[in-house]
Amino acid sequence: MKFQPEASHFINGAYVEDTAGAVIDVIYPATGEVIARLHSATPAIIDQALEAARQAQAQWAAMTGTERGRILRRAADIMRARNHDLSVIETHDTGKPIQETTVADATSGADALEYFGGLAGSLTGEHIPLGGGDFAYTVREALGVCVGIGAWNYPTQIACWKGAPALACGNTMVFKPSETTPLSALKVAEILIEAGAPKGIYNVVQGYGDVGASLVTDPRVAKVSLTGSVPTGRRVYAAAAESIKHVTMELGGKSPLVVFDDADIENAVSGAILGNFYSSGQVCSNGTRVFVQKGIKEAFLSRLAERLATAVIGDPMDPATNFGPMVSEAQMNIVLGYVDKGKAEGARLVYGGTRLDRDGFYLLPTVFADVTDDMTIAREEIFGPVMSVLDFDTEEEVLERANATEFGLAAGVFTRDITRAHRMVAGFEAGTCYINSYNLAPVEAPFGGSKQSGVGRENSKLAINHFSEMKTVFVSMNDIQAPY
Ligand SMILES: NC(=O)c1ccc[n+]([C@@H]2O[C@H](COP(=O)([O-])OP(=O)(O)OC[C@H]3O[C@@H](n4cnc5c(N)ncnc54)[C@H](O)[C@@H]3O)[C@@H](O)[C@H]2O)c1
Ligand SMILES: O=CCc1c[nH]cn1
Repeated sequence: MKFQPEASHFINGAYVEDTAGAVIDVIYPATGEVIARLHSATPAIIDQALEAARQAQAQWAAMTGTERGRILRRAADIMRARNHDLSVIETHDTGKPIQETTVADATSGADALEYFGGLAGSLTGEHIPLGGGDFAYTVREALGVCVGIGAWNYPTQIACWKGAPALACGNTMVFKPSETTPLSALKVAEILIEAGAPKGIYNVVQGYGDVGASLVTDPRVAKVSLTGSVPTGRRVYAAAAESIKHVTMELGGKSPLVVFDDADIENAVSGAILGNFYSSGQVCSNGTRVFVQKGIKEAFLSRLAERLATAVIGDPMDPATNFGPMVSEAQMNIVLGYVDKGKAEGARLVYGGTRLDRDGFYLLPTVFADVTDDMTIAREEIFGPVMSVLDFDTEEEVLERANATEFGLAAGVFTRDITRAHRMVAGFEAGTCYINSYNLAPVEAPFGGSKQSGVGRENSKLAINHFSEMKTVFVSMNDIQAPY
């Protein structure tokens, strides 16, 4: 098989296999063909990975931040040099067009390695004068062994968004990719070793939810960072709480994108396309509830339909393709179920709504209009190319409706009135907001959700706080007083 890795797991600097683990078939979503066969981690493999991470941690943390950073930055350079090959793997793992994976996956992973590699040398504490010459100082310390658990939509990005800040702080990691997209994290682990990383600092084990669950409850683990759905987040958060582990939760969303009638329609349509159909709609922060002010609703819908008709849907390896298949047959069927619900509950199908008559898991980009807040397609995360367009009259009304959800990952507004734009983002109950843009996630800015969409932030200097803790040291320079 063309994409068969040397073995399923990468532990202590080398590929490791244990065929006793359940089979994981890797399926190319564009054809349905099996391109690799891996095995889920057995308890022995899980133990081996955690032990490798535990043993490597003290030595890794004892290196200077500058030394750790140099390795991460070298890994970033290797990743960039191999971008094409890594993008080909990512496209076969996920089905995302090569046009996308070339610019948004390994490149985004390399950005994280470079950014956190750059920060590693300046992760310091502070000096706190206490009067009379006494003082305290703080030391930023690693947490220990961190577990990363990934979703399938951005496998390389997730492996690096978790790994890079964890390693920069002196932690080690055991990363479990999604069982749907297990290939690229192995390449991240290989590249780190090639860049000079000590063995055992970044280990990859494959597996289904049960493997993730074993990692989360292991006493050797200090922190769990999950990217996944809200139901999985609830389970992982609760399991981690048993032993008061640190957590980062990057979970699902049902984000609002509000288009006022003074917006530049072309830009607003572009934002709605990026926020609903990039990666065939499989992006956590997607603005899938598009609230359009009544005055421009028909103009918006007709321009949107015109532009969707120009999408190039097809072979993800063709550089011209800009809309690929769904990641799996199961995900495609979930999305088709929501399309049926949308129709049954009275939404107006404006575009798409069907599977393509070809091999692979292809759906058309789909737009529903006249969607109301109570419809299932307006309430639940679909995680596919289905946009719901809802009408609104006033700013106050739309803000209240935009926030009427348990999710709080992202929110966006398109308007030429900049004071209104800032009022709207001040009112949005969401961790990541966009004004006249949508779905940017550069490494320099914090990314993450409010409410049930998550806990903590990835990227930016803030991620450092989630992978380290402060030790406070009080120093007396004087004789001390005691009551007796
Ligand atoms: N907020 C973000 O940054 C972000 C980014 C990407 C995807 N997502 C979300 O991810 C979801 C789609 O991904 P998915 O279908 O892979 O999600 P999922 O929740 O089904 O699985 C995520 C990961 O958790 C593992 N897992 C499942 N049960 C577990 C358990 N009990 N203990 C430990 N691990 C367990 C899975 O094996 C997988 O690796 C969507 O909801 C999407 O919004 C969020
Ligand atoms: O899928 C969620 C993370 C993300 C958003 N934009 C790019 N990656």
